[in-house]
Amino acid sequence: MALMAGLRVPARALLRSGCWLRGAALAGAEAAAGLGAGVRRFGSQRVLVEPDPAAGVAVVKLKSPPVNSLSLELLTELVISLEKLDNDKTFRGIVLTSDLCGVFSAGLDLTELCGRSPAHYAEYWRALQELWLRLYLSGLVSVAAVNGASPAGGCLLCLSCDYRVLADSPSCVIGPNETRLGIVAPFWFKDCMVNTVGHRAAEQALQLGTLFPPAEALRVGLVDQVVPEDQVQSTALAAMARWLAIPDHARQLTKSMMRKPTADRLAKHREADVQSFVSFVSRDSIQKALQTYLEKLKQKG
Ligand SMILES: CCCCCCC/C=C/C(=O)SCCNC(=O)CCNC(=O)[C@H](O)C(C)(C)COP(=O)(O)OP(=O)(O)OC[C@H]1O[C@@H](n2cnc3c(N)ncnc32)[C@H](O)[C@@H]1OP(=O)(O)O
Repeated sequence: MALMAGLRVPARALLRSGCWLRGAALAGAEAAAGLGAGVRRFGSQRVLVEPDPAAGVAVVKLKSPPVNSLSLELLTELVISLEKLDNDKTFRGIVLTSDLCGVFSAGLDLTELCGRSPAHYAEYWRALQELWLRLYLSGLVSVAAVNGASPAGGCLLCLSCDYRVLADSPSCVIGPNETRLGIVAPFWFKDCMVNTVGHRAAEQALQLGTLFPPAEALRVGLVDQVVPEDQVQSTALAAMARWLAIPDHARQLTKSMMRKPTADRLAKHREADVQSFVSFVSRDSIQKALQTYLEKLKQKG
């Protein structure tokens, strides 16, 4: 414990990225999923892609310790991986999950939103828009295997997928907690919430900044299944098989019909949305609120 305390960040990062205690179980799960010998992983520093060409599925794992916060680098690497998979006819579906233990994604990286220049905020927001549009409109079936906490921007990632499986653990909370930080979710995040849980539930969750525990997330329709932690990935792959049983062209046209009007609201006004974000995040009051929240997080750690 003393050693762990002395080496706090690296030890935590190692524990999370290596998932030491679960290594054997994961190797077993990979073998069961057909990801064993002969299949080459690819990806980048922060995004690991485990392809199963025979199944036409790739498992995309976020691995940016300590908490998969959406830094500019992680956003960029994820967009590149998704683009690559979208353009590769081998693949018909992706499972999006975390390589870290206990956290799916902590949402936007708050260090990207504090004390930076307007040009940086603009670049960051464009990258977030790009990721959302790519994932939300992807022709691939996307299943989120949510194996950890997923607040705010993490929740947005999940909502952008076609289907969500959440681990049944008290730490696996999910929801739009932005208002609790004193910030406001963009309209396209709000639209995603409304499309998933309906207007009334979305309004309450967004205003109150609710982080739902698994049973509540299932009840409100924010996720589609809640399963024991060690079954999240296999359940996601089973769900994927059901979605892949549908002919791609019919499913893709239907997905586009359902989602394009929502995506177009952003796609047609991207630059205005960037400018609105930059002016909001640059306000002194917002900078103070974000700094205070970040400091509290660090003190807690
Ligand atoms: C200005 C307008 C913006 C509009 C945008 C609206 C759309 C989206 C907004 C967002 O996504 S804002 C981010 C919201 N996220 C959160 O509130 C989550 C905050 N984090 C947590 O609650 C916890 O960290 C966790 C994810 C539940 C994990 O808990 P755990 O106990 O496992 O780890 P911690 O000790 O808390 O954290 C470790 C380490 O990581 C740092 N950190 C955590 N979250 C973030 C983050 N989002 N961005 C940057 N850094 C983060 C935390 O400070 C610790 O740092 P150290 O102490 O190790 O330095």
